[in-house]
Amino acid sequence: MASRGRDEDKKRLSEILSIQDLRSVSHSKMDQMAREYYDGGAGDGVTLKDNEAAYDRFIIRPRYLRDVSQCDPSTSLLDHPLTMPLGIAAAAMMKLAHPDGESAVARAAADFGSVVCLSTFSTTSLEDVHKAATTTTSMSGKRPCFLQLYIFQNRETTIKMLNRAMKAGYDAIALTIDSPYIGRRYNEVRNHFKLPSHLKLGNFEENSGVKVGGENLMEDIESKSRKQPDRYDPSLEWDKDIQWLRSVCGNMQIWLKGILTAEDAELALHHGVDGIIVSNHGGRQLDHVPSTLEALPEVVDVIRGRIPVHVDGGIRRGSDVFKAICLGADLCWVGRPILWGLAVAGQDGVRRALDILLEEFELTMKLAGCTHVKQLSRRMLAKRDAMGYQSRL
Ligand SMILES: Cc1cc2nc3c(=O)[nH]c(=O)nc-3n(C[C@H](O)[C@H](O)[C@H](O)COP(=O)(O)O)c2cc1C
Ligand SMILES: CCCCC(=O)C(=O)O
Repeated sequence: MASRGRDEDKKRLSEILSIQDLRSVSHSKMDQMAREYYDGGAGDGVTLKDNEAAYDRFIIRPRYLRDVSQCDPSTSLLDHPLTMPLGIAAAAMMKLAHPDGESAVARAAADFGSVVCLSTFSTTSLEDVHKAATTTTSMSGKRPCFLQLYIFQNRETTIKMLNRAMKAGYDAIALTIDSPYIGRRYNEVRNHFKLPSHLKLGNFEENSGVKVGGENLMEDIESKSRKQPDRYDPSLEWDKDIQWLRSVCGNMQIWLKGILTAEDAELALHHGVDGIIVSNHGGRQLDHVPSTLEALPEVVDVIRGRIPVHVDGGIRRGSDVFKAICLGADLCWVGRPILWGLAVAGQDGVRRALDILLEEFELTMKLAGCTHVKQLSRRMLAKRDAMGYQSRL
């Protein structure tokens, strides 16, 4: 029976041709609470929509007669090979989409040759995910593994988690800086979002005081014992806290996730972080901030290649990856497309999402006259505006 189910899934997956197809099919696989938590954004969803729409404002300037019979879409991250410049963004509570949750995503990423950033709020322990993410049947050598971090008011909670991550072998942590509080998400309030009782957070002990669910997620990173509240720490600052983090991270690299301005990029460099991710949390935090594709160039211009710059938000096609790399990103992370794939068919669905993005990226490279990721540059794009398009960026 189980194998018939998997065959049917495979047939259904082969009929899914795009990430938009995957998104539509995923909707029938999740209940309203999970679907709206995954797909939704903060406020009126202006930034959520703009993340995707920004990709349509950039046009590709293809070059022809350049022998594209061989094309290499690969790159590397922390000295590990990647099949293409694509990673899987941190997303909380993946077992809401499928019982195999984070482990299925990590296995698909390892087999494909991608990298996973595990959420602090995973429904699988960071040890199990590291094992799944670094055990691969098809890519040689060790795989890279990131852990997304929220710092709690009770620093012991964070230190315990970091010690576990170091012991498990994580390469880097990505500190999310755009969430001193959780954004205002109407769907979570209306649906009384709550982690169902059969699921558990994988990185906290029962008595840690950390839990999720209730009227608003913001209220609910809360203590079971009111005497010992344990929420995100909204008092984080550049000077004291990046240094503190360095002192408790051992050899793990420190990346910042959520940079949107040249000013903060400059501060990140000044504080010696190892890399940055241009992100607006998929439009789930402050509404009306810039789309990430449009924030990317000012960050790239300040960093000038001194540390890697990654980007996430709104990436739904291989041509979107192409455009972000042209604008100076070293790597793109995708969030929701992976969750849609997971909801549709577990590990195979995630693999389908990754394969679609790879096929589209490689074809875009070839049709635009590129055979290597290093050839992608701003000269290959133009920006559309109300008057037509600007041919030079
Ligand atoms: C359901 C969901 C849960 C998320 N959970 C986290 C999280 O726990 N930590 C975090 O830093 N970002 C989280 N994010 C944001 C993603 O890491 C990423 O920034 C965003 O999803 C990228 O946009 P995309 O979904 O349009 O690709 C989450 C995103 C979604 C959709
Ligand atoms: C309580 C988990 C918050 C996860 C998160 O960052 C998100 O939903 O965007």
